[in-house]
Amino acid sequence: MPVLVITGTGTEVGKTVTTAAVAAAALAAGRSVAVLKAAQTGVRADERGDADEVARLAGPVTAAELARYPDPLAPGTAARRAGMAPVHPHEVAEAAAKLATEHDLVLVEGAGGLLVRFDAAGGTLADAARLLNAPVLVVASAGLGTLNTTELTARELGARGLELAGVVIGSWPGAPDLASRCNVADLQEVAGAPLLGALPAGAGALPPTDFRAAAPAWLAPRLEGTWDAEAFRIREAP
Ligand SMILES: Nc1ncnc2c1ncn2[C@@H]1O[C@H](COP(=O)(O)OP(=O)(O)OP(=O)(O)O)[C@@H](O)[C@H]1O
Ligand SMILES: C[C@H](N)[C@H](N)CCCCCC(=O)O
Ligand SMILES: [Mg+2]
Repeated sequence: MPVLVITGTGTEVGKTVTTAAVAAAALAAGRSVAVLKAAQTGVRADERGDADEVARLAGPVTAAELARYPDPLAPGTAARRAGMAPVHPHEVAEAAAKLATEHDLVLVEGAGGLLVRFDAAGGTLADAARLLNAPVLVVASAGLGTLNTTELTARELGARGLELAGVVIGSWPGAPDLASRCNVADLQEVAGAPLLGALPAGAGALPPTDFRAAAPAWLAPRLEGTWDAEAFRIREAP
């Protein structure tokens, strides 16, 4: 199934801009793309959610989100506080699988990091990835502190038998410090997976046409300017 699950080492690490970059690269290569935000928290009904933000930056994708809760919290907590139904992992998997019958690529963005809870039973994005048997892309921050959270995430994926497609640095500073420069090598070492790209800081603020033009190169060298599902371990539809 041509599904890629996009998680991060935490919240605010650049998952949404990375999802948009992957979508833009795939669109540029002529693929149809759907983006599924499993559960959106901290956004009002009249505000743009992450899936809408991906569409704004990347271009014509199908943007879907399964639920929206007002509190800027983990989805399970936000659902409980709002007295609303939570999103269960099987619902994420079913929605992604349906989108996969209609698109060449489906990108599923979680909320926060891998083990953030979606429901009272403790269901997570990792459970949805398991149900989908989909590879997982981990978005990491660039600087000091990222090695620990990246390795923890990679180990949890491994313990669950999930495939870690690789790591993308969500926001690469204009003047990278020593830790960031060392992390280019060390992130791959601790993740046991390739560094698939780095998005420049401020990428999300670029005009969409500039974002789309530049996105494939940010995912270099694996993409070499062209969308390559294999580099992301995506099993394309037969
Ligand atoms: N390369 C980048 N360019 C511009 N903004 C970035 C970049 N990387 C991260 N950001 C900023 O980080 C935030 C988005 O990060 P991300 O999508 O990972 O987390 P989130 O949306 O806050 O959390 P979640 O998706 O878990 O709800 C935004 O505030 C965005 O402006
Ligand atoms: C509100 C925020 N932007 C995300 N939607 C939710 C992040 C939940 C993180 C929970 C945690 O790990 O402590
Ligand atoms: Mg996001």
